[in-house]
This record gives sequence, C-alpha cells and structure tokens, in this order.
Amino acid sequence: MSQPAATPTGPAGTVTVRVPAKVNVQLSVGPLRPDGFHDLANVFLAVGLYDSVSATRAEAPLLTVSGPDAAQVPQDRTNLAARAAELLARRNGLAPDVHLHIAKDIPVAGGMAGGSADAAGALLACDRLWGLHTPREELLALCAELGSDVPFSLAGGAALGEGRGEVLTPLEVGGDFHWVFAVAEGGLSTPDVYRECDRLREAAEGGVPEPVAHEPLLAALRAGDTQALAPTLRNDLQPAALSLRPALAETLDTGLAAGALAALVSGSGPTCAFLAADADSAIRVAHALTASGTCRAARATSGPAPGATVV
Ligand SMILES: C[C@@](CO)(OP(=O)(O)O)[C@H](O)COP(=O)(O)OP(=O)(O)OC[C@H]1O[C@@H](n2ccc(N)nc2=O)[C@H](O)[C@@H]1O
Ligand SMILES: Nc1ncnc2c1ncn2[C@@H]1O[C@H](COP(=O)(O)OP(=O)(O)O)[C@@H](O)[C@H]1O
Repeated sequence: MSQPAATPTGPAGTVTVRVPAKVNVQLSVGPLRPDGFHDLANVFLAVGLYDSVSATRAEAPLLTVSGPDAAQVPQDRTNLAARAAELLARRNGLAPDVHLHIAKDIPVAGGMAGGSADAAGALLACDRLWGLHTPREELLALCAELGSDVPFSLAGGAALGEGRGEVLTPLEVGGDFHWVFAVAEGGLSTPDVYRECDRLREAAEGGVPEPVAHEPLLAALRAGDTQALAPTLRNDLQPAALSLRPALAETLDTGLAAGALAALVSGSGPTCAFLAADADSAIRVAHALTASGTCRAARATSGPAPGATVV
C-alpha cells in the first residue's frame, strides 16, 4: 500500500497556503429565499491578488494579521479563518490549538472574498498541519458551511456558483484576462447590499427572474476573448452598491474614460473592477484611477488564478 504524501511543512512545522481574490464576471441574483439567501448564477473568476495563511502548532488558538489593512480585520474567534480551523478541529475530535497568521493583501469588505479566501486557506493549512488528508469533496462541503463564497476560494480558476453560490461547476477558460481593481476607502457589508437590492426591486415592482448563466459570457471565457467578454459583464448587485455608495459611479466612469473595455462593481462592492485589453492598457487604467483620486488605490492583475495552494 502506498503511504500518504508527507505533509509539506516549513520551518517550525508551519504550513503556508496562498489564496486568491475573486471577481464576479456575472452575478445574477434571484428572489429572496425563505432562509434569507438568494439563488445565484455567480460566475466567479479568481484573480492574482492573494492572501497567505500560515498555520503553526501552538499551545492555544492564536490569530494574527499583517498588512496595511490588518486593523480592519477581526483578530478574535469571529475571524473566518479561526472559524475554519475550529470547524475542522471539531469534525476530527481535535483541539484547535493553532497559530494562524494572515498576511493580508486582498481588500477588506471589498467584494473580493478576502474573508472567504482566509477561511479556505486556513482549512487547507490546518488539514495539512494536522495530517488529516481530508478528501477534496469533504473540504468543499466544510467550505460551504463557512460561507457561500468559500468553496470557490478553495477551487480557484473560474466556476459557475449556483444555489447560494456554493454549488460549483468548474468553467473552462481559454486565456488570461487583464483587470484593474479600484479599492475604495472603507467597505460595504454584503448583507446590507443584498437588502438594498431587494428594496430597490420591491420599489420597481417587477418580477425577479430565476438566475441563469449567460451563454455568450461563458463562450467568451472559453475562447479567452476579452473583446467578447467585455459587453457581457453583469452584476445585479451593482445598482444596490451604487445606491449605498453613489461616488462609485465616478470611479467607474474614470476607468472607462482611461480606456477600460468594461467596468463593474466587484460582487457586493465597493471595489470596482475594470477589464482591460492587455497588460499595458491595465497599467494605464490603474495610473489614471490613482491620479484621479476617485479611489484609495488601483491594482492591475490578471485571472484566472489558481485556487488555495500550499506554498
Ligand atoms: C456577494 C458575493 C458574490 O460572490 O460576495 P462578496 O462580493 O460579498 O465577496 C457573495 O454572494 C457573498 O458570499 P459570502 O460573503 O460568502 O456570503 P455568506 O457569508 O454566505 O452570507 C452573508 C449574507 O449575504 C447574504 N447572501 C449571501 C449569499 C447569497 N447567495 N444570498 C444572500 O442573500 C445573506 O444576507 C447572508 O446572510
Ligand atoms: N479573515 C477575514 N478577512 C477579512 N474580513 C473578515 C475575515 N474574517 C471575518 N471578516 C469579516 O467579514 C467581513 C467581510 O469581509 P471580506 O470577506 O473581506 O469582504 P467581502 O465579503 O466584501 O468579500 C469584514 O467586514 C470582516 O468583519
């Protein structure tokens, strides 16, 4: 019988996992469900902004965070990474005695799934640290218990998320897409944005269709065709994010005026995402956004990016 692969631990038995942020290239939101969630057709694309989560054996649970936005991240048991470690430990009859360190680069409360990334990263890091070898399907099920976006953070690449976003179908992507992310001052609360979406829809009094993935968008992803993808980008939460944060309209206009092929709010916002024709254009758009003062920072990167990876 073959032996399970050795756990790759670094100095002092530390396991480090790198996890990507995401942008929603399509976010179609169905009616409010009785359980407080919404059914989605959520086309996720992982992009090259990453958090790193390190897990080291400890006498008691400990969580630390570094990075410019560390002060905005909860450093107690409510942190999604701490909750992930606790869940995995409980399921395996272990004590969650681990020091988790998050090196944070994904904007906080920005609609880029940073907390979900940390949860997926902590789950994978602790699984390796504790030598559990949890099967992939079980890890994905644990991710779904932690949050709707967490399974995608583990998976990466591109995927269609149905149900509340946790039921994933991997999508084929034929090439790299270049993006710019305009990071806003302060975050937006995801439940607040969904509530605002419901409120705006009630006021509009139209029926809400069941969300379905848009075939031309999937075809553009498959072909790796940026020009074809640009007109298909769509986010049903954008009107709600703009209603709560009207200044984002100016950020979106600024990126378009600087040559972006398309602009949209990333998920629940307030980060704005810009699709660029190529890497050079992305850098030009990022410079224009930074110079405009309509955002706190602008980051150029590309996707798809790999999911949670032990480094
Ligand atoms: C909007 C999206 C788009 O990918 O992400 P963000 O832009 O916030 O990162 C997701 O739907 C966010 O997923 P996630 O942040 O994991 O949400 P959860 O913790 O599962 O749920 C937080 C709250 O958001 C609302 N929610 C979430 C998912 C969903 N399908 N319907 C909802 O109505 C509910 O009010 C829920 O209580
Ligand atoms: N590890 C974490 N990183 C960031 N935020 C976290 C984390 N754990 C819990 N949170 C909480 O989750 C909220 C949503 O943060 P985040 O996941 O970054 O944004 P979004 O849901 O918009 O993608 C934050 O306001 C914060 O209070």
